[in-house]
Amino acid sequence: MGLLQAGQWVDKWYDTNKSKGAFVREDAAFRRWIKAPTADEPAPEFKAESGRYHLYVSLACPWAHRTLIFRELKSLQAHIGVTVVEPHMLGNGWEFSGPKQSELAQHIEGSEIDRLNGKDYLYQIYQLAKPDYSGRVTVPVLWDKQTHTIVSNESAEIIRMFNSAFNEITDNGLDFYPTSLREEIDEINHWIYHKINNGVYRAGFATSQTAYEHAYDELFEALDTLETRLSRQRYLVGNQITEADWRLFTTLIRFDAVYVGHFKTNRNRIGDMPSIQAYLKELYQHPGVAKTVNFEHIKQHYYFSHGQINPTRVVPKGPRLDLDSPHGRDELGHN
Ligand SMILES: N[C@@H](CCC(=O)N[C@@H](CS)C(=O)NCC(=O)O)C(=O)O
Repeated sequence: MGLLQAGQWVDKWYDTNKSKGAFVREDAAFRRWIKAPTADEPAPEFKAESGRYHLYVSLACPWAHRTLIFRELKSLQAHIGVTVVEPHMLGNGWEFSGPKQSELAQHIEGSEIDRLNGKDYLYQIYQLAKPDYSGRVTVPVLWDKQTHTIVSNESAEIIRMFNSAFNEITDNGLDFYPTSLREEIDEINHWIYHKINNGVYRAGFATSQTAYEHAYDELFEALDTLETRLSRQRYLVGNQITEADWRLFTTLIRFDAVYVGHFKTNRNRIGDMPSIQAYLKELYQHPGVAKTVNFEHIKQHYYFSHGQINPTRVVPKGPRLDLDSPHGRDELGHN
């Protein structure tokens, strides 16, 4: 684990000293947008085109997972390529498969070599895009093959691009961020991001008891609120699946397998919260979604990579999860 400082790789863990043991996530650095050409802007810098863009992802990472789900839901598989990094993130950060893997790192099935740029480590992709880049080297990365740069490394914005920019190309007009619901979606996203998506990390990466307990309390208070809400309504916003549901899903699906143990978010499992569990199963069973979930990558990444939290790097065999049985949410209605 490390970061780039003025283009040089430095192997360093998160610094929580300045924040009294609390984990503070850095903002993503590449924030450009792919757009469909319009009458007003017929030639956008990053124009939506088939085959031009490529995703670098980890199957372990909840943020990268969002982009893979949107690639499926929006029929982008034939238009946007994907390279999957190895789940073990060690001294060189995220790395591709191949002979240059770091000491200790094992090849886990489903990871790939970098056929597109021929690199060994993800930080080298950042160096290609910006030779003097300073900051963390994170997944997902949306790469432009035409201008050889990173368009975006912010999952929240990549899924918005996928939601609408390629509609003409794919003929898939499904809208997970409809204009009429935007305000409500933004509001719930903001709350879920802080308390739940990033909340599990704030608990898991805390280096003081106070910071951990604060994150833990906020997380379970939020989950209790959601349990009540989802006992009455099928989805987070309105009566249809929106972006907000998919953003929550990628945290919930990792919860019982990893966060309960590794991040110590162990008041209870999601499996003990009947409405959230049924909601999670429904989203998991949504066409195209289950194949984006890889528990081997998820468990290998967290338990093996974070030596500060799990120094033995022993990866648990369990748990057994029940995600395929009927979800029973149909009586809550559909749009
Ligand atoms: N804001 C980013 C966050 C991405 C992120 O933090 N990804 C993690 C993996 S789950 C990562 O690559 N961490 C490496 C690091 O922080 O050095 C997004 O949502 O795209």
